[in-house]
Amino acid sequence: MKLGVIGLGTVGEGVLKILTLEKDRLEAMFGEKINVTKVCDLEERNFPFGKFNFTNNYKEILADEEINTVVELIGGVGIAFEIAKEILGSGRNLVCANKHLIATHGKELFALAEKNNVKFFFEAAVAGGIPVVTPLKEGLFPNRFERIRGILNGTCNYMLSKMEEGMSYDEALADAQEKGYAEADPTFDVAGIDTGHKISVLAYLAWGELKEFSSIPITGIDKLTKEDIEKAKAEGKRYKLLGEAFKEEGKLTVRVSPQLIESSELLYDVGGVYNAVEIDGSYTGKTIFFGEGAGMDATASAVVSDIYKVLASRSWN
Ligand SMILES: NC(=O)C1=CN([C@@H]2O[C@H](COP(=O)(O)OP(=O)(O)OC[C@H]3O[C@@H](n4cnc5c(N)ncnc54)[C@H](OP(=O)(O)O)[C@@H]3O)[C@@H](O)[C@H]2O)C=CC1
Ligand SMILES: N[C@@H](CC=O)C(=O)O
Repeated sequence: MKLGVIGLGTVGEGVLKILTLEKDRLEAMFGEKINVTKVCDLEERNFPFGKFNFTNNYKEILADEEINTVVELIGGVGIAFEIAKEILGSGRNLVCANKHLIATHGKELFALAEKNNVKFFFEAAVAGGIPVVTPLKEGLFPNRFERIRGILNGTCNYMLSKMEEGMSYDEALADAQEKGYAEADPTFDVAGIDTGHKISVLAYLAWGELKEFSSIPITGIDKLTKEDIEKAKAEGKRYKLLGEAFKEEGKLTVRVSPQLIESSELLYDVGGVYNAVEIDGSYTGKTIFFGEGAGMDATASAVVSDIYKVLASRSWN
């Protein structure tokens, strides 16, 4: 496999790190080499674990016909959308962690991937390191889904935990940014938009319907005050930012809001950067996924798992 990686920030660096450090073990497992042919960012970056063939122009990766699989880790829906269309349209596989892109342009991109018989995988787009996209599509598919609910944003959950410990909102956000959890524009995190993207992607996977994003009611944690959090604590409760999706009488509802969680609930103990996703299936009952929802290593693990899924499916021209 000849791979191009575009975007060498938090997640991109993590992906190159895992591919380098685990190279021998992964190649032995899959019987094939992953050749990181070219990497791209706006500025060249040096990594302690290895050297890579660098370009600061993503078009060089798109134009390189040797590259059969591209990992897009820029984020957003500008250049990332152009890359996605070009890669899938030219019969190459795409791996990304870009929930914004899927929640906005998913339908077009899935159709393009199908038309060109290539793979488009995005395990890391929802809940960072937790495998939940693949289990929802593969392990749980016999179910009719009733409800999905989850803590889906590591930044907000981390901030809420730190604020409960006494940190200010601004300090908690700066801390989350420093740890690489937040989006390039952290408004996406604190205003609940990122959670909206993720629950929308999960709802699409469960019910096949991608909601018009602007129709989703979203409230973030940015309106919660120190007093709200202290009052909840005094009452033995915690605020958690939840994404919810359910279908009632044929109508899909997707929404995001901070909710007060009682100490008897499992989500009460999901603290820091951890996420949790509850999926109610008609045959399984409630299945719960829990793990690190953001950060370099956990997220890169999910991206690398997708690269190997492409490799295992041998889907490239
Ligand atoms: N961080 C996390 O924990 C998680 C992130 N994700 C998703 O992963 C993706 C990447 O996130 P993350 O690594 O955190 O983001 P970063 O902002 O850390 O990295 C993005 C990188 O892309 C670079 N970039 C911007 N424009 C271009 C361009 N035109 N060509 C090449 N490189 C460019 C940026 O450079 P510059 O900084 O100079 O603009 C930056 O180095 C996003 O879709 C995000 O939502 C998903 C799960 C978890
Ligand atoms: N900013 C996001 C990153 C992972 O998706 C988050 O904090 O959850």
